[in-house]
Amino acid sequence: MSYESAKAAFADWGVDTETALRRLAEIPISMHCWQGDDVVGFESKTGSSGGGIQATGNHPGRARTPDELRADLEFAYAMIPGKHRLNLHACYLDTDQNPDRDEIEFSHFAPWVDWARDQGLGLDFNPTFFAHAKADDNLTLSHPDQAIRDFWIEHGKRSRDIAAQMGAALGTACVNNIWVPDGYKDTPVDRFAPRQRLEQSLNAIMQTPHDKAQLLDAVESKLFGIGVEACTVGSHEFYMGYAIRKGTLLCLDMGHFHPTENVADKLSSVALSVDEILLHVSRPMRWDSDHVILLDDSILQMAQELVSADLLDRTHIGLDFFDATISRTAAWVIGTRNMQKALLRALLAPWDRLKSAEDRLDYTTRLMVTEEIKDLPFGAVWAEFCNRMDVATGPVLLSELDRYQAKVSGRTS
Ligand SMILES: C[C@H](O)[C@H](O)[C@@H](O)C(=O)CO
Ligand SMILES: [Mn+2]
Repeated sequence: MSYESAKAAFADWGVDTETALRRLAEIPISMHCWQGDDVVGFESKTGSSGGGIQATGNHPGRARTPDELRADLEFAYAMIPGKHRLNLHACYLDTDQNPDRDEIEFSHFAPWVDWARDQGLGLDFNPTFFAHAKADDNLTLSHPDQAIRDFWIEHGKRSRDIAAQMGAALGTACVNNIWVPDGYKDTPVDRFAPRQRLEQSLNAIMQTPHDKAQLLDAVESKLFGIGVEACTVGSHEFYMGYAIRKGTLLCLDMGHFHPTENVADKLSSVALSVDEILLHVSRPMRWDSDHVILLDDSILQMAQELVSADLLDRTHIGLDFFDATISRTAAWVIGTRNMQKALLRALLAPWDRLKSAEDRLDYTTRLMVTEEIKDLPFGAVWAEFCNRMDVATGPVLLSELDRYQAKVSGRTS
């Protein structure tokens, strides 16, 4: 179907496709660096990954250096319509030096900032509280040993400072997201003390005020990970309370709740208590497995909530999946485009009509409309978006992805 016919079909429902396309073009997605190399990073380290975040698979082509990762990212961004962001972890530093986590500085990330400026990308950042000998107990900011806590507090402070400098250098606020793997494999007898210690460590890290135009602090909860099945110190309740009291962003990772929970349903509640939200859009398969996101109900509902509750301007959309059984560049492209497709579908819904039916308690009309509009030609509008942004679709996209994968598959670890 032509775009003009699709436009007319949506207009019949009172929906303007041009408005939707303009809005979609303004939504940046923060693409996570760690899909490109299976969360390995570029430092020499001795610790285990911790908290259940290991990637599985050995598909050829893993980026082994910052240059390879940047080349892969450039290819992926070229296959994704619009201008986006890169979410960098502290263990992805680019330097000949070998600083420990409590020694990192902005200069160790300067090549990333120069590259981001050249590419027109914003940067987001994350301190790395895992994959280090001092995290091998699965305790970092809540460790009972003050010396271990101090080490990680210093890492947190430095990461925050680096993030603020990234935001200042690029003229777009850098979201600095804190996730720690802290927890217990078996049932602890004291859950209160570690949570008090985590709170105190976070307070120490966030002591210095920063301009929100440069730095936005976020905290990320989790239900459990492999090795911390009995108790995660930074639980949802812990961080929800912390974010409300301290005025930070709350990060909702779709893999960090019980599989039967609807994370989209949380947005409107959380939005009543915190100013801004960070999303880690992911696909948990029975647990926090971080599968590449599909255009499935969970993602569609997330996008619907963002649009229907008018939360796009105060939600930072980040991705968090890593699959090493498929082409890593294709994983980025497929997942990011699926997030955009979900947003486009949400932007193309007749919200006024749906909300007015609901307010009249006319649930029959609400159901009829939600089901009828599923037949509308979304594909033609998406194709038009990609066309205007000069980005491939369909078989051409497939051959581009294959061509790039063939180019990198000779990399040996
Ligand atoms: C690598 C990320 O920081 C990590 O995936 C974190 O965001 C998380 O979700 C841990 O389960
Ligand atoms: Mn996450």
